[in-house]
Amino acid sequence: MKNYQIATIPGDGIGKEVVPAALNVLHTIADVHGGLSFVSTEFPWSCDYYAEHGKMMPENGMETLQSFEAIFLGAIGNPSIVADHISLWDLLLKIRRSCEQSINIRPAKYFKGLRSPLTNPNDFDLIVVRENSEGEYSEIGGRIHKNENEMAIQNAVFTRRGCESAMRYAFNLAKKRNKYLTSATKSNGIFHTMPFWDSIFNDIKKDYPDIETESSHIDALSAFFVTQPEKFDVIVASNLFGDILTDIGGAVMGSIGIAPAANINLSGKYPSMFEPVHGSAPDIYGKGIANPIGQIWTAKMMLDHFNEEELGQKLLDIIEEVTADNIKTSDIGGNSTTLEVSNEICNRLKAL
Ligand SMILES: NC(=O)c1ccc[n+]([C@@H]2O[C@H](COP(=O)([O-])OP(=O)(O)OC[C@H]3O[C@@H](n4cnc5c(N)ncnc54)[C@H](O)[C@@H]3O)[C@@H](O)[C@H]2O)c1
Ligand SMILES: O=C(O)C[C@@H](O)C(=O)O
Ligand SMILES: [K+]
Ligand SMILES: [Mn+2]
Repeated sequence: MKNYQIATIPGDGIGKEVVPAALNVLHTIADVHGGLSFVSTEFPWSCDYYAEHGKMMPENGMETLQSFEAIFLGAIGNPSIVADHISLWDLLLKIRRSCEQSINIRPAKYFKGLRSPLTNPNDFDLIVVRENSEGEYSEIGGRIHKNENEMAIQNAVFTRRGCESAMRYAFNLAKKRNKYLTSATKSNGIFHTMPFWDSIFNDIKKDYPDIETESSHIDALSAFFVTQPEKFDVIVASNLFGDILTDIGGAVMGSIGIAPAANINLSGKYPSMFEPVHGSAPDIYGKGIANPIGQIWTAKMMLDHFNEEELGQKLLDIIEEVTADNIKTSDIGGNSTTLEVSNEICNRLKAL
């Protein structure tokens, strides 16, 4: 019997609705499998925790997390209590960085039963590899002066090591897929970092002669995500570009409530973290109508991480069937609740 120790952080807003729904699915999978179990330890770290304790997590929070095999997180953010840049930097980004989760893998694909906003959704199946620990996300800079002289400076940080690591991961992934890798750039407008990114990409691609490559400016690339998502296989992008592209990926599938993600620690020294692309959705929180598929598909990525790929694939097939049978939440054109969707997925798993 394999017991996986999971640190669970539901976080804020709909994170508190979709995480329990996805945990039910995980426990059901474990029962169906028979040879594994998930022991989930829950941490209430969130904006509510901040309201009580004046911080997003306790001082020893990062130490606590390090004893787990994976972190399962919902969403962080409640701007009515804590400014978004504080809640994100003091919890989500802190975990990503302290646990050296240097890449964020975010797939998007055509899904049966989804009402894609594309007039001709075709079959698309792509994965964005987002650099996850540096880039445009930095605390370096500041704000000075007052009134009309007020100014803000924000420095981006691109290291050869960070760029290369994300790019090599993307090349290796493309090798196992359709051997086509797109690099998201903006080396026309961004004077230093993006030409640097391009030069590293051009150096590295020599090591992967069997992979067809393309560098595409992020503005045009974003448009192609909408007009021709089927042309992509793997896309490697900086932190911010990857963030934006993956909301578009969710949107062209039919809802950002579906899009999953995995924050991977490549060395295995620290736990990886599994959390969907979407945020805490304060506009729908409390109604029980949040789409749980993003969180459940994220659980599938955690199963893959534990080398339980066969079960993960079965889960994804069931999610697609349930969606095709119109048991779905309102963001994708249905009228089921969060729990109706996750319960149906559990029932079909039990029937396997
Ligand atoms: N990884 C994260 O934890 C994360 C990601 C994005 C945003 N945030 C935070 O979340 C808060 C809200 O941010 P936002 O509004 O820009 O983005 P959001 O992703 O929370 O919501 C954007 C829109 O998508 C909808 N949506 C999102 N997830 C959904 C789901 N599962 N089912 C149905 N509809 C869904 C929302 O209702 C909203 O209309 C902010 O505090 C932000 O900082 C956190
Ligand atoms: O900016 C971030 O990384 C937070 C959130 O938008 C995400 O995509 O995880
Ligand atoms: K999230
Ligand atoms: Mn995002």
